[in-house]
Amino acid sequence: MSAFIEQLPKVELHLHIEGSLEPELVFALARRNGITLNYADESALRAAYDFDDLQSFLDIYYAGMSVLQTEQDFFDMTHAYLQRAHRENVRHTEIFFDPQAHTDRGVPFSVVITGIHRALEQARHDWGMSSRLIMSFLRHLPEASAIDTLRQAEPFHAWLTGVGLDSAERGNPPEKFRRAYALAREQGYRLVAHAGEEGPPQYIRDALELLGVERIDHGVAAIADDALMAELAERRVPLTVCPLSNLRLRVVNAMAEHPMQKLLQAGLCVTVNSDDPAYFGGYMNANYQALQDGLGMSDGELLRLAMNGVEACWLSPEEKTLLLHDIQAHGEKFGVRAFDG
Ligand SMILES: Nc1ncnc2[nH]cnc12
Ligand SMILES: [Zn+2]
Repeated sequence: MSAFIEQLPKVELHLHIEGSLEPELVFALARRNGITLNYADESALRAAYDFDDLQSFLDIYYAGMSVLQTEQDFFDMTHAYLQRAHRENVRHTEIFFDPQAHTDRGVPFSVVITGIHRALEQARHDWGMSSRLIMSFLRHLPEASAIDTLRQAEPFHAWLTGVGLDSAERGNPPEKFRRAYALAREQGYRLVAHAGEEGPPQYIRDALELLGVERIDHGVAAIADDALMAELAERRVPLTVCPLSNLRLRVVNAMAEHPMQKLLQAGLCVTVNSDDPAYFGGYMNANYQALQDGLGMSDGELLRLAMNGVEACWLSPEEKTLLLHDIQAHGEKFGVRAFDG
């Protein structure tokens, strides 16, 4: 692992906290909660992480999170991710959780969010690590369920910054969630959505125009649409790209074919993120390293990707200035200038 990448101050903007659940913790929580799993041990579970596409991942992802039952379980999962991120010099993180995947199993919204929130506060206190929390609607479920989730979130509004949209993209276009997003906007939430992961470039346009999102999660399908690329570059719409996720879910056939470098060089505000690191073979450093190894991206390009993370995040302007300063100082220490077109 390159020292430049390890020491680079990083921002993570696309992380599903349930996707940080490592097999060891799945088994520990199963034991604690008296649950029998369909896998003999941790290595048998890890061996099942061989995906053909998004749906084959989602099936295992939703099964894995069934071990999460108590507030302490949600705390332990979130704490484990934050500890790992802190070790990798992630300074700020904006994390998703999937409330419907838990409330549909009978785990109350309050249990889920209280455990996650407590871990975020502890990381802020212990390590000065800042964070935002985004609740994500499952797009394979009806819009009415998303609207009901918004209602359940009302008592916890102060702990939530934004809403997102994830799960099976194809066949569940942004327009299905127009009303839910309009309500979320009225309630003061910031808006993002997964679009253009497996779905077409039109879903990226629709997420922007019909839902009014300010960031696109993934968005790599834009590479096939020159007019959309020009618009995203012109408006500096951030894309939270997840290289190892795209490789493991076969959005790309090889890292050498990943569009990240082309998107950056076309002037888009692309950022590096880990999506579901326990399932896709790596956290933030591994994603940066994969871009360097697979695409030959320079340290200057990686520096710009980290700066884009700051531009795209939801910290205050003052906090952003401080973090950008740290990233620039890191570049100077290594004699690296940020890629600039
Ligand atoms: N990469 C991804 N795409 C869609 N939904 C998800 N839920 C967790 N990870 C996801
Ligand atoms: Zn995602």
